[in-house]
Amino acid sequence: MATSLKSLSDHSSKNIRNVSDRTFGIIVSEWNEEVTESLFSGAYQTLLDHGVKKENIFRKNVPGSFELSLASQWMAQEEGIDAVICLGCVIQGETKHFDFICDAVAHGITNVSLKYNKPVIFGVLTPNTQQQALDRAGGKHGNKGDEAAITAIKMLGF
Ligand SMILES: Nc1c(NC[C@H](O)[C@H](O)[C@H](O)CO)[nH]c(=O)[nH]c1=O
Ligand SMILES: CC(=O)[C@@H](O)COP(=O)(O)O
Repeated sequence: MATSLKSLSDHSSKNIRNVSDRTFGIIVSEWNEEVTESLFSGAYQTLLDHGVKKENIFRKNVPGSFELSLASQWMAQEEGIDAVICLGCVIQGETKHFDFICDAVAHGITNVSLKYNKPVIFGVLTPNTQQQALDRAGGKHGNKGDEAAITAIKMLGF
């Protein structure tokens, strides 16, 4: 479903279990930080709103979204981490670089989740424009950080 038809911040309460004793890693890409900081704020507050303790949320930064895969592996291998949320924003430029990054990070994050048998959430925006990104990072289409946090919580209730 196109995001324009559904707010990223709307979600059902299905499969939301008590996560007050669970731990979450959040990895934030520094590229397009105006957007990614909004994604982090959304994810962080959503976790708190669902009972996650501040001391059980561990944040790490990476230079760009391409580095999310390796960083998520470093986090997922930690026994004390139950789920990893990856946040980034890759904006289409003039070349095919966008395609390579998006493809690499989508596959990379998926591989980490399967390797470590843990939720590793793809909270990466892949817009054509800065405005599309802002619309999905606390704007008119909600916040993908909210969506990523809810997804992590729901997967832990699987
Ligand atoms: N153009 C964007 C990038 N580019 C940087 C890469 O993610 C990576 O850090 C670099 O290729 C070195 O490995 N990253 C984003 O997250 N968003 C962009 O729009
Ligand atoms: C997604 C990117 O790396 C992009 O911002 C780079 O821009 P360009 O494709 O114009 O070099």
